[in-house]
Amino acid sequence: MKELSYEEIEAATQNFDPSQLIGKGSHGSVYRGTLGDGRIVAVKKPSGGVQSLQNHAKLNNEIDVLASLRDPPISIVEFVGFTRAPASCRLLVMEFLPNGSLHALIHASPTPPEWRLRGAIALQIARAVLYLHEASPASVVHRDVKSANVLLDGKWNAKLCDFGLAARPGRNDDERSETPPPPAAGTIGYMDPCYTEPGKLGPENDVFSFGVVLLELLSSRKAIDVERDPSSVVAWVLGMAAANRSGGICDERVALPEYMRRAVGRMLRVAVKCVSEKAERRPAMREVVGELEAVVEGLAVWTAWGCVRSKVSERVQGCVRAWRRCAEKRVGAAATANIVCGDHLVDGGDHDSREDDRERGPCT
Ligand SMILES: Nc1ncnc2c1ncn2[C@@H]1O[C@H](COP(=O)(O)OP(=O)(O)OP(=O)(O)O)[C@@H](O)[C@H]1O
Repeated sequence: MKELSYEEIEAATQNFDPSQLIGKGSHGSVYRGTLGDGRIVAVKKPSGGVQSLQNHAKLNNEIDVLASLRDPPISIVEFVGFTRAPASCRLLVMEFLPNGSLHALIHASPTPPEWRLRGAIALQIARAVLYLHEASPASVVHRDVKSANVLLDGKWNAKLCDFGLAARPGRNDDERSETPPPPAAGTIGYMDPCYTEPGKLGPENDVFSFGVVLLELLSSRKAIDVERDPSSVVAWVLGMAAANRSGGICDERVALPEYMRRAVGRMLRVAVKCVSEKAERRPAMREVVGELEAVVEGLAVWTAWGCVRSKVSERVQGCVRAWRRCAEKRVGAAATANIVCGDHLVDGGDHDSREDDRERGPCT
């Protein structure tokens, strides 16, 4: 575990200047900083106040869990290290993710994300959760998978963050361990309804929460929206599916071309399985990843095919236009030549010369 000097972090964050504050969560504040080597980082500091002990414990847990992960995938926020503040509390130093949260992208962005990006993000989060569930020496349950805890890097890659509630069920169930399982915790709207007591902690809790994130990605509805009836996205989607109205679930602000419907439908089926009320009906994350890989592949194949199709159609249209012009020229009307010439003058600035070449090609 890499320990950084507190002086370096103070310098990086300009002594935790308010101008460097990225945001405040319920347990702490996150500051932007620039390390001596030029790397831009995010530094999480626990809040004081009456819940100070609890906030410190949550951040310590986050540091310990992140530090324990061996070769994590890129879809888990990169752990840079930690530092020890004078009052002996530890601060987390991690990679800085400049493009905000998935929650903001889905619910607050003026341009809603297109389907291929939604599919890619879903797969990246699924891989992060799968990695945690299969982590060695003991599986990790994140316990707070939600769109606000998925942040986006400069290339819009999704990264799972906020490991403050993460726990290892195996370790705590071990009879030799004196540590009791932690009390059930999570976020309303995302929390598995079966996770009602400490002993019910397991990977299936994350599968449920991940299913809610998938439903948000598909519908752009919030997990809980008190201005709607029903307020829960899970209840709404299950109601729509039962009424045979699945077509109305997907975000209508973004065009869903015919050729993408199959892949998006597959994503919806995975989401519905993940939010099954009975935990034993939910798929394991390995199965979810397999399904989403097929979804992403399907979207990419179709996109590539769409590209080929539009290139062919562009080419055909260009040939038809050129053929028409050639025919007009052959008729020998000098006026026609002038109009063609005139077209070039009018459109001169933005005219695509490749298109000119294409259009002239067959004539020469
Ligand atoms: N690595 C990071 N890079 C950039 N911004 C980050 C990073 N980590 C957290 N943030 C942002 O800092 C703010 C506070 O994050 P934090 O994880 O403390 O709380 P939260 O997830 O908003 O809330 P809570 O802890 O209550 O769930 C949020 O706006 C979050 O998006």
